[in-house]
This record gives sequence, structure tokens and C-alpha cells, in this order.
Amino acid sequence: MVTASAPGKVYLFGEHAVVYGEPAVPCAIGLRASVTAEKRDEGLRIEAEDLSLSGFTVEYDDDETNRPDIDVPNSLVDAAMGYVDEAVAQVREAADSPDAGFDITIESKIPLGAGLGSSAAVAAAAIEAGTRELGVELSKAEIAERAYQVENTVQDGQASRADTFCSTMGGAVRIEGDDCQRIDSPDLPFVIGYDGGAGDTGALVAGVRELRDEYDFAADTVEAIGDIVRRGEQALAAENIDEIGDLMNFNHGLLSALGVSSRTLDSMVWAARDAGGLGAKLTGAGGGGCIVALDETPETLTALEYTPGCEEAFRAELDTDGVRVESG
Ligand SMILES: Nc1ncnc2c1ncn2[C@@H]1O[C@H](COP(=O)(O)OP(=O)(O)OP(=O)(O)O)[C@@H](O)[C@H]1O
Ligand SMILES: C[C@@](O)(CCO)CC(=O)[O-]
Ligand SMILES: [Mg+2]
Repeated sequence: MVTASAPGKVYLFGEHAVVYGEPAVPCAIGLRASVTAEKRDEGLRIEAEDLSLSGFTVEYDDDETNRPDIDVPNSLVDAAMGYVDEAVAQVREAADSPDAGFDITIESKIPLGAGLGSSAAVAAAAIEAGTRELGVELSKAEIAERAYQVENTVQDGQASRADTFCSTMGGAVRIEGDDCQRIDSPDLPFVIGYDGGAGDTGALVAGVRELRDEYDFAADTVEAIGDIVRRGEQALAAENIDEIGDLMNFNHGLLSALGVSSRTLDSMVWAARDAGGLGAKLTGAGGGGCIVALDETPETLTALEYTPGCEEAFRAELDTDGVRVESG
């Protein structure tokens, strides 16, 4: 039995635009998803306590007749379990064991569908745990590649390498197309506000693609996000936190123009700014979920806690480990 874990992430800059080849800078944070893999004779059994459909915790195996005894269409269960199913497919392929059976248990502190990269963390941790359980040791580069394949398959060919590379490697990273690197970053005082909601990554990415296809100015907006990221990299290298904050604000405005913000994300962003936050923006696919702000003082956290629509606010630190084996 092997347990591995991998961190979630926030985007300092560049989500969505990264799907079209612009650069992005996500940062891994100290909230982790843990996956335990234990061999069994055949098949797959998943226990995912945090994954609930219509309020029911999901426990299922790969026998279609044995799907959860709840009033939820199988297609929804398939969609919810897609990342885990694909990760196990990657494990079987990497270990050259097409028939390997597993009991998989997932425990995660990363809210689902909220922009903190829960899907990438679950994929990376599952690949690490599953392959180790079969006696195969993959390099981090191989785990990142296979975790990317998982996201790309589940998101219908519309995924960047950003979330999976960041979760696998840890730290601050820079992604531009296939070029993925770790970069130096000062310790950034992240404050996260969570509205308790979620966005559908695939649908939000598809919405931006439609806008970009329809309007030249939407395509220009995507390119302008790329310009912000390039400028942001210089600010990071110079450890100029004030400018990083200004650029985050600008980045949020452009994401909002592309239609991926929401009323609660906007209120949390404004609450953080009004309280003196150095910069605030939504993180990840958007639609609902989390914003990330920078602030060293307690005011931003407190302001978020009192913002209508904010369910939870917390600080997060940069994670530098990436995926790791916890036991086994
Ligand atoms: N604890 C978990 N247990 C099982 N599956 C999980 C868990 N956390 C995430 N997942 C999988 O990841 C999916 C959510 O991924 P999605 O890409 O929509 O959001 P996210 O990764 O949290 O946010 P973003 O991609 O915007 O950063 C869930 O529907 C589920 O398939
Ligand atoms: C919206 C997006 O840019 C980030 C989701 O966390 C999608 C992706 O990069 O695959
Ligand atoms: Mg995701």
C-alpha cells in the first residue's frame, strides 16, 4: 500500500490565456490531495470522501452494475470520476500492467472545482501512488507528463500543462506551450477567499474559446494577458511585490472581460483590495470558487471573512515539494 500526495495551486497570472500558448505563472500551495493505492486481484474500487454528488459520498467500483446506489445518472458519475479513472489508466500503461487492480482512497484538503487545481493534484498523486505500488519509480517529469495526459483527456483536449506541472514539481513555475520550468519566487503572502462554489473548467475554457473566435478584441485580450505575465515575470525576478499586485489586478480585469468571473468572485476581489490587499484576482478556471490576494497584514483575511458570499478565507504558503510519497 502506497500513499502519495500532491499540492494544489493558485495562478499568480495567466490562466485561460495559457491554453492558447501564452505564458502563465502558477504557484503550488500547501494544501494537498492524498491518494492511497493498494493492489487487488482485478478491477478498481474508489473511495473518495470529498467527492459528493447531490450530497452523497462517492464509493464505486468499475463494474457498471455496481455504481453508487444514488439517483444520479451514470454519465455524471463518469464525469466526476474521470480524473481518477484516467490516472489509473496511466498507471497501468506506465507499469506495463494493463490488468492491475487497485483499491484507491482519496483524501483531499483542496476544494473541488474551485480554481485550486484539485484535479491536477489528484492525478499526480494517483500516478505516483499507483506506479510505486506496482514497483515502478517514475521521474517527476514522467509524472507531470502523464498527469497532463489525464487532464487533457478529461478536458476534451483543452488543457494546458500548467496545473499538472506545478502540482508535480511544486514551487512557482512558468509554462508556455510545452516549455515548463520552475522559476525563483519570493515568499508571497497568499490569502485565499473561497465562495463555496465551483466552476466547470471544460465549459469555461470553451466559453473563452468561442469569444476569442468571434471577436478580435477578445483574442487581443488573451494576448494582453500574455503581456501581463511577461511583465509579471520581471516583477517576480525583481521581488517587486507592489507591481506583482498591480498586475494581478489588471489580470483579473481581463479575465472578467472574458466572462469567467462571477458576482461573488468580484466581491471577494474588491473586499481584498479595499482592505489594503496588494492585488487580488480570481484563480483557475473561474465561474465560482476562489480568489487569491496578496497581503501581509491581517486586514485582508478579516475583510474576506466578513464578505457576503465568502464561505472561507485562509492563508496559504508556497509549497516547494510537489508530489511526494508519504508512506509505503
Ligand atoms: N478529493 C477528490 N476526490 C476525487 N476526485 C477529485 C477530488 N478532488 C478533485 N477531484 C476530481 O477533479 C474534479 C475537479 O476538477 P476541476 O478541474 O473541475 O477543478 P479544479 O481542478 O479544482 O479547479 P481548476 O482546474 O480551476 O484549478 C472533480 O470533479 C473530480 O473528478
Ligand atoms: C483555465 C485553465 O487555464 C486553468 C484551470 O486551472 C485551464 C488549463 O490551463 O488547462
Ligand atoms: Mg482542474
